Amino acid sequence: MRLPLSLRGQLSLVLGTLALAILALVGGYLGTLATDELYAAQKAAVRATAQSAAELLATELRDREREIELLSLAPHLVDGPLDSARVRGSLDRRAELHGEFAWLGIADAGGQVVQATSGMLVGRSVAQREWFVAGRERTYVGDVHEAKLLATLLPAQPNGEPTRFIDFAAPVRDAEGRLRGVVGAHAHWRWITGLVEGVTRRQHPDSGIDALILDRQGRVLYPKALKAEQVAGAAVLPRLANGRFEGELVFDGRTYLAAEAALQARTSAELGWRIVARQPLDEALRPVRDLRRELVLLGALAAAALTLAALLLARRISRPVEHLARIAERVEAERRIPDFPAKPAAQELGRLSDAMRSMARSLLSTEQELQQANTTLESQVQQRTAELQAANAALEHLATRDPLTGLHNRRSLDARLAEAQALAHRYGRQSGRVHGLILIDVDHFKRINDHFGHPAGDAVLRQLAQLLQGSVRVTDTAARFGGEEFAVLLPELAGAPEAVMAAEKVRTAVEQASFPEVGSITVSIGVSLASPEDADVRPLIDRADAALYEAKRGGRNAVVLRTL
Ligand SMILES: Nc1nc2c(ncn2[C@@H]2O[C@H](COP(=O)(O)OP(=O)(O)OP(=O)(O)O)[C@@H](O)[C@H]2O)c(=O)[nH]1
Repeated sequence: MRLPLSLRGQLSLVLGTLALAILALVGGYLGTLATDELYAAQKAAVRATAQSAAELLATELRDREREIELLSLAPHLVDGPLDSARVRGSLDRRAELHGEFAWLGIADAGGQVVQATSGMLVGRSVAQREWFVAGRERTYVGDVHEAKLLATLLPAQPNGEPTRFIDFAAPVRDAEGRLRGVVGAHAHWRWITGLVEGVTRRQHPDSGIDALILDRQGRVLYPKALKAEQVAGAAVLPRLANGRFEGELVFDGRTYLAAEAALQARTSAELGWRIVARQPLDEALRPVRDLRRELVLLGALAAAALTLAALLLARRISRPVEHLARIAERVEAERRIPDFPAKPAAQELGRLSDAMRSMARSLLSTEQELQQANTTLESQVQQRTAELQAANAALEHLATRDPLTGLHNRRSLDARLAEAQALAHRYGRQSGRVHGLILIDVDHFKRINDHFGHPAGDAVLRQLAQLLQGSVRVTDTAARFGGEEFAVLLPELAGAPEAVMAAEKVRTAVEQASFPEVGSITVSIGVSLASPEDADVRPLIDRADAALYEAKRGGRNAVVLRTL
């Protein structure tokens, strides 16, 4: 049979399990809550990055457009010669001021470059270029394109990529509004990408967040690495009805958290770019992982602390109970009331302690009472037994003794005679021993009665009984046979002479004794020995009686033996 777990063990198990379950539930709940919060926060950060980058690009593009527009309205361009040194000087200053401009120039109304920074392309025709065609009519901002005429004149890109530009253009008109020429500017594409990178780096350093620039058709303009994927036909961004994507995307086999922001046009032309900020999902979820790890660590620490607290609590509860159990064992072993705890750890334990003390007192006092009652009962039983034995003895005496003389009565003699007869019947022949009977009769007793009175006769009979008892062996049975007649059973005789000798001893003792009431008396005695031929005790008695009769007839005061 399995022993039940100790109270301490059970308490520790229950409390420990409870603590762990609560920790797991609370930890799990908090973890889920925090995960959702963090995920939402990362998403918001990515969205904010996209929006910031889009906002910045819109602002910067508008500023550059304004710059070119203001230049086109400069008085020395409106009135003066377009190929003057002054025009060249103002173009160079702007190029120096805005390092993003790779080239600034002015073409005349026919499309021939008349002045430009560093004199580049002067004399060359740009009549077919989009910026010139559009710039004749209005302020213009053009989409990104690879450098054509300037590609060979400008230093190569440090990363080896082809030189790419964003074009700005504005018409130069005279006071009457007639077209004099077109101011054009090529801004480096890396200026745009630098702006976007600046936003991601500035806002989220070390977060893995970067940004993509997509054109109106959703093609990747930046970064270049993704353009290859675009060419392969993979969808970079799902097309959404509201034009705003936010969610998870896979780039090159890696999942990203991505958010899209459209470039809100502030320029005269709508470029239709979209900015997509993205962050690798594992980077985005790193705080979640860190938080979970901390939660697990904290949970483990809290579980350990709670389990320890549960153990201590269980010990605090079980120790007094064990103490009380030991006290109960001492009560049983020592049979006394030991000291109970003076200050119990709890109210219930105090009540238990009081109840146990009172129960122990009650038990011990009941036990003492029982012991006393037992002792009294034992002595009473002993007394009663003694009384009973005395009563039995008295009864036995009454049943077997003659009331006048105290000798065995006739019934007792008959019983002993029968017993001797039975023993003789069984062992007599082998043992060679034999029992005998002598009958004693007072001579002329009637006369004593008549002469001295019946009480005197009784006194004679009593004295005679004492004489008789004193003359025979203790193993002999002296009895009153009836009236003034006595008998003695002599067991284990060697033979008739021994019986006769015993009878003679009695006769002599009586003859020589003095009886105060009557003086001297004599007795006649008949002796007989048992015979194997005797069927019962009767023949033995008859023979003794016949011998007695013979002694009487022979003159009394004599012993006569009668054998078969
Ligand atoms: N005092 C007294 N007398 C008794 C008692 N029992 C018997 N007697 C008397 O004993 C006497 C016996 O007398 P008998 O049998 O005639 O014979 P005896 O006078 O003794 O003469 P023998 O036997 O022939 O010598 C009677 O008188 C009885 O009354 C007794 O218990 N007390």
